[in-house]
Amino acid sequence: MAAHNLGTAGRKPAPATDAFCASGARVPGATPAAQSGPAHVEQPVAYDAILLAGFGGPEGQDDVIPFLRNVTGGRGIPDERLEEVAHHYRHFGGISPINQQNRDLRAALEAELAARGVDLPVLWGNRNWDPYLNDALVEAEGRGFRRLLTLATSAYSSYSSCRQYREDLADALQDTGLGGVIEIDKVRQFFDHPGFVQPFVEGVRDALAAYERAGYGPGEVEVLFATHSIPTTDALRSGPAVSADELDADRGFGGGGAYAAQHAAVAEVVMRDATADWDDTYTWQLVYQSRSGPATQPWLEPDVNDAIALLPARGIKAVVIVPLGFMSDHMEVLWDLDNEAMETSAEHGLQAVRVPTPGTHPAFVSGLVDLVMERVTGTPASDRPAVTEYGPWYDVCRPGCCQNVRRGFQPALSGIAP
Ligand SMILES: CC1=C(CCC(=O)O)c2cc3nc(cc4[nH]c(cc5[nH]c(cc1n2)c(C)c5CCC(=O)O)c(CCC(=O)O)c4C)C(CCC(=O)O)=C3C
Ligand SMILES: [Fe+2]
Repeated sequence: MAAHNLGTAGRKPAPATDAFCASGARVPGATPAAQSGPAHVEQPVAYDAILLAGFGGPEGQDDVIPFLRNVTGGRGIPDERLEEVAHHYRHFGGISPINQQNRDLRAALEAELAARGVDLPVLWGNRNWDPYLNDALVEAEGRGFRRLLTLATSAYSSYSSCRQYREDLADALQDTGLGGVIEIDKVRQFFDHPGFVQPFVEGVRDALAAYERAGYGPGEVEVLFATHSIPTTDALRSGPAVSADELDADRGFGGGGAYAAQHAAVAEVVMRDATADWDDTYTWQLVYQSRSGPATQPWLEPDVNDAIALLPARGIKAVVIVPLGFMSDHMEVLWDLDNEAMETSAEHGLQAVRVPTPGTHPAFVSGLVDLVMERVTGTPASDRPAVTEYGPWYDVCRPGCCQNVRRGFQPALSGIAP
């Protein structure tokens, strides 16, 4: 495949010196050796329920501004950017589809668990909107659940896609006063779990086949794998630190950190599997979208729209846009890809198609349940499926994982401090 890649805790907030064992239990005064702890939990754990942790989104015009404040509180996002994003939501009546998509995913998970005879209720809570993680924990307590396993709707490593969920879970335990009562673990980042990857493989295969029927072959079609841009400082700190106090050490993943490296590795596999029936090769690249920081702050590039603009000069006539960084067709997909990137493609005379997100694809739902079951049964890491060389990713985040320098150290669940 001649592919080229141009883009190339604590129950209660605890002091940074506390260490956490594999199950998240505190080990006071643990030695540095103990702090490194096992990366995979290979003993069975009797969970009481699954916690589906979502991003959250507004469900009416009055929710839009408070939601945006929740997302960006103290994050230095310029006002003009917030107005711009508010407009995306307003265009859809102030309603993000993400909450309904998570309701649907929850129902699909419940159905799959029932079909397998697994008696684990699924609770649902969001980081940024109602129902909040706090609500889910209060519900868990009321129903007598003491041990929860989190499925976050986010597949890769980075502050926004890993650690922020873990910090918000730690905050929720503290806010609700349930720190000593409820224990929360989280499944591994699942970017390279076959259940997450399969829907993208099918989508790319179908899109390439449709282009071929329409007369566009290899050399005329480019596959663009799109994911959320993040600040380059966050990208460099994504994934495990070399040691807990060496946040800026080279982690060996290249310029975009574990975040970009994971995406590129998954894209490579998707291309390989989607084009297995073709002799010819299709070109692809990893591109970024939805950048939101001040212009002075470097974020991962190229932007999807800039990448599209350069394609006609290379003889490309059609693009396949793959929302590789996302679980469902939420606002970042509907607006930034289906609206903006489609328009950019049309302006440059390109055919364009966007492949589906995993959503409630049976392979994805079944894969999420597999991720739960590997923790319930304590499957050895060597028996866990992963389609890239990076997996299976850690169950227990390593010290310094996915830190955000702007925020400094914040307690986080499902990892080893700091
Ligand atoms: C890596 C990543 C994912 C993927 C992982 C995951 O899925 O969790 C993701 C998902 C999402 N991001 C979403 C929405 C927003 N993200 C924002 C802002 C930001 N995202 C960032 C990163 C990511 N974001 C970052 C570094 C910022 C800058 C501010 C900060 O450092 O936090 C803003 C503020 C306005 C703006 O600047 O765009 C909004 C409204 C929605 C909901 C969509 C809906 O409502 O349907 C979803 C699923
Ligand atoms: Fe975002």
